Amino acid sequence: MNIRIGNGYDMHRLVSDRPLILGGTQIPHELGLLGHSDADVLTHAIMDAMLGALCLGDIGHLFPPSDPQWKGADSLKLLTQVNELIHQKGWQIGNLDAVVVAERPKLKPHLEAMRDRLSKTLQIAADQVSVKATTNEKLGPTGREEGIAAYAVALLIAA
Ligand SMILES: Nc1ccn([C@@H]2O[C@H](COP(=O)(O)O)[C@@H](O)[C@H]2O)c(=O)n1
Ligand SMILES: C[C@@]1(CO)OP(=O)(O)OP(=O)(O)OC[C@H]1O
Repeated sequence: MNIRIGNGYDMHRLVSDRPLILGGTQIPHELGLLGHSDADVLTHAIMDAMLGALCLGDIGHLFPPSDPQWKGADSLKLLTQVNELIHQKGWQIGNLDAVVVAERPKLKPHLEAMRDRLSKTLQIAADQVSVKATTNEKLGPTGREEGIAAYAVALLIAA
């Protein structure tokens, strides 16, 4: 078998006095995401999709929240490590597709910047990384703006 698929999901709580970072891009907003790292929920979902495709567990397993080493970590640096791991195992990314669930702020003006940062970090073309946004129509924790969630799918190809 020379292709593998994985999916990833993450959600973080919105709080005041934290920056909002999605796909390695700081988005102007009065609230930011709480987490042990920079809480970049989009990048976390993408990493979990890549790891899931190879049955390598999840990011909490690789970068435990109990380890002070990862406090305030730049999630793009963690993504670089996950990318190196899949390369070591003999795989490369075919494509990624992700969706961020956020009632606010409007993410459309920032989606291209996120794709650019993610694809550069992964050393793949921008058209291998799709990032979309949707509201939750004011329903549930994302709809009440208590948090932001992200889902991702990764297709890996044997290198
Ligand atoms: N935080 C968000 C959420 C959505 N968008 C864009 O708005 C459009 C409509 O969203 P629905 O929730 O009604 O599906 C869609 O094109 C999203 O890209 C956004 O920019 N920021
Ligand atoms: C990224 C890590 C790093 O410790 O911490 P958090 O920022 O809390 O994010 P989470 O999505 O809970 O994943 C666990 C951790 O790997």
